[in-house]
Amino acid sequence: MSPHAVITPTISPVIDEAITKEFAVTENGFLPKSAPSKRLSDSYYAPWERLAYRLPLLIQEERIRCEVDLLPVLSVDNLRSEEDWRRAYVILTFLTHGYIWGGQKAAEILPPAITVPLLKISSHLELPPVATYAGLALWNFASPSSSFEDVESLKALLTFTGTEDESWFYMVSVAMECQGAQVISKMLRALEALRVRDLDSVSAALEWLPERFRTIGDMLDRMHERCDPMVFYHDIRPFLAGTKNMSAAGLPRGVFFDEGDGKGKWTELRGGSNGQSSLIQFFDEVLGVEHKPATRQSPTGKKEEVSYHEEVRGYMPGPHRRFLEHLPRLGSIRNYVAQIADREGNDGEAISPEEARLRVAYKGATAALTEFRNRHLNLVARFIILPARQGRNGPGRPGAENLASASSALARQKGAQAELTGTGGTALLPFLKHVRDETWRAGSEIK
Ligand code: HEM
Repeated sequence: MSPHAVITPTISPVIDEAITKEFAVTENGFLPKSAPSKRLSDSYYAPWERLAYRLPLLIQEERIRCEVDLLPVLSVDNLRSEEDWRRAYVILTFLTHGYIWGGQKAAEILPPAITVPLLKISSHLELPPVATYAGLALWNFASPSSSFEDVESLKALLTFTGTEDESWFYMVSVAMECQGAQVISKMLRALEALRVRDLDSVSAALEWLPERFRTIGDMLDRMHERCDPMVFYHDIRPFLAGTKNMSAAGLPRGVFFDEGDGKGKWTELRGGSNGQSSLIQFFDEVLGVEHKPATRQSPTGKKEEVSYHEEVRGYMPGPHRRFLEHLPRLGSIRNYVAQIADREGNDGEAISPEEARLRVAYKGATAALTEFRNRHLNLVARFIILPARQGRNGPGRPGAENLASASSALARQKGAQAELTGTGGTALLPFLKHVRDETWRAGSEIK
């Protein structure tokens, strides 16, 4: 192929049936087109549904492990639709985390009643066998209408704690994802406009982004309305923890997936995190924000080869991951803007008013995404850093060794210098600031 050939995009600029089929992107963005199933369609799965329904109570009474141990090993042959596969994944990953973290000490061995079907289901959905953002938020909500932007009317189908706080925590993400859907269609059209060099249309789309990022950030700021930081930190977050870098919480080797008949293996995986949202990575991708491995921040001190953002793509549903991987082939707004700046700066060429507008619009959009990340940083301070330093007051499951107790002990030992870790063991604040700064640099490095 000639190096000058224009690459023909294979993604249409409108979100149509073809995109939905290939990439599972719908008019609601990375959310499904209609609200997820509330029950598996075949009553064969009633034993799973019954446990899912009683999960908060079983955890509270520390009976979850013995109930799961009594489950039969069910086949996946009766899952009839994609909705069924997703619902089964949601149930089994909630049971998995309930089982691992629902006792005084973390459980190191997962029984075949979970592992055998879960390994098949996660392979079908191209997800790891662990709670992910897809299972916690994208496929875990009920809505009275077909628009999922109204956070007040959304409700989580499954929770660990049965609290409104936990439901709200997931539902804020659902509403944000739905608000972000418009960004996807608008920016796909902008990439198409770039391909045909319709610069004014690209600029108009970029000029619209700051307002949209603010709206999505406003939703983020509503987290505290119904989700109490102390409840989040001490009661909810421990259940989201993964099994990677979790020695301090009692899992030095991760978890053994016992498949029965002497089969099985030790597995270390990240926990569920909003960091696995494909939407935010879409924003980065479309604005050409690059994330490099943050080597300094590795909790074990080891050099990290893969960036967090690259790694968590493995925690997104396969079609969403492929959608993100496909985007660079549609063209790069950042490269185009950088070339304009180089022509003017290095070669002293005059640039056109359209090009000047595009450059300003691009820098404005990256500044707005930086601001969104600043708002997220504030949220992390309020929901993790402060509660970790304050320690626990009031009810809960005192004494249980989990991510919260391990992190709080660390925070109290080290005081203000503590490097608290995320659900996947990532050192929090340095990492999030590094990501925020990379976002800023995408725009500021362009003269
Ligand atoms: C109480 C609310 C929240 C808290 C405490 C929180 C906490 C965190 C933490 C600790 C990380 C570090 C990485 C990890 O542990 O996986 C992280 C990363 C991240 N979070 Fe959140 N988060 C919250 C809400 C959200 C929401 C609603 C979104 C958007 C859907 C979001 C998007 C992200 C993204 C994209 C990252 C990766 C870093 C980046 O690209 O900026 N977070 N968050």
